[in-house]
Amino acid sequence: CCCCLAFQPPSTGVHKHGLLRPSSSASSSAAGSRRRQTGGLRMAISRPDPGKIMTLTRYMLEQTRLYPEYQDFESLMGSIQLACKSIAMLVGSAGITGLVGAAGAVNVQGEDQKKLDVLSNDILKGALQYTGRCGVVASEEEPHPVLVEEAYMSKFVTVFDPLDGSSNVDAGIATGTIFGVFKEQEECMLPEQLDGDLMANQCLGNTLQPGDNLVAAGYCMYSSSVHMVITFGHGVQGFTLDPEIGEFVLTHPNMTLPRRGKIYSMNEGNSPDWPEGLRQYVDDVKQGKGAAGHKYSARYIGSMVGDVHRTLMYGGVFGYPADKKNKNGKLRLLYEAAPMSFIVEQAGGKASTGYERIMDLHPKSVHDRTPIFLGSYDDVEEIEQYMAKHKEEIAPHLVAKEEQVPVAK
Ligand SMILES: O=P(O)(O)OC[C@H]1O[C@](O)(COP(=O)(O)O)[C@@H](O)[C@@H]1O
Repeated sequence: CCCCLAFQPPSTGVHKHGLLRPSSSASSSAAGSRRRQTGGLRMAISRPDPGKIMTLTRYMLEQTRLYPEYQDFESLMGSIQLACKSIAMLVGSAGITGLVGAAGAVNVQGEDQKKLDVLSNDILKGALQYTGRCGVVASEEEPHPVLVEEAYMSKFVTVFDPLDGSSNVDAGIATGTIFGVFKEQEECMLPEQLDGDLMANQCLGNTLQPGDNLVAAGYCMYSSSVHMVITFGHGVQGFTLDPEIGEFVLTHPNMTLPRRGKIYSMNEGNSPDWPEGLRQYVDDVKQGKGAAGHKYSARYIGSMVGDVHRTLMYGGVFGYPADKKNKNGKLRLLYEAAPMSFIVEQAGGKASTGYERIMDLHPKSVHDRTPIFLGSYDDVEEIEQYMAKHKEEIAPHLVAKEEQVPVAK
């Protein structure tokens, strides 16, 4: 490359960007000003050999050779990545194309829908319908699960949050798409106390499955770079969208979480309403009085995808607890908490309500909410220990369950 002092051809198909090398040549004067900006270092940018890079499409082909059951995922992932590329383009140019702001409608959660919420939802629905493999889709932006007519070989139920963190999108802050894939079940896994409507429709009821039934999950983060992180139950792979070739390239193979981190990520503005145990945990780790013995720093973007991605990369814990205001927390079990918990567990981390494993929870309705803490295993475990000391305060239903005594209404 014209400015590169050295070129390192990728051997594994995984590309390492940005060799740094001090420059001593005459051009340093021109670089001089850059020197001031870059501290005298010249950045070498080397592009991968297109014949050798591992794109998401190639990765799916290769996985299908290794695991024949992946065959069905290929078209699904093909459509999901196309949808995410389209959404990335729309989000990235929203300020220019006038796609910022509200759509003038309210979704089933009572939230004002952004134009990009509605568009992303339509793009994903359209893309999944195209696969012919997806019989039912459920979305944050749809009141009920949607039956997909064109599913001639329907095998899957796909649940998604088309544009998570959309309250941040107009400010250009990280947002993302979260998705989870379940196999269609012969028998509806509906808890008997559901109302007649849903009971009447077996296949729609197929949507209400516990996280443990997920066969695939992922998110696509729209930020300074676009990242797609996925799992099929064999570890976690991270891809970066290369805008030059329009392909997701494998840049973070086999992502794993450290046992402990140095970051906690929660909306501390809600801390007055938090359970005592959690307040104590945050106070202690801030001062380095937690089990790790080192001080933790706070980071909070306010977009689950952004906060979870950083947690996956650097370790630590992200959480949205239940509190006196939000008895069940804010985040939705089916298309936010469960898919993210599958990814985190596959990366060696832990995901919990503070008392129970997220992946064990059976949703009773599509938009059920749940408290959630996820991230480095020992950090989440430590929060559970702090919360256990004050279980009666926030989770009387759990105490009751253990003591088999009815909860006073
Ligand atoms: O502003 P708060 O209360 O901290 O909530 C932030 C959380 O809400 C969300 O924005 C909810 O997601 P949606 O934008 O998909 O409704 C999460 O991404 C984020 O973690």
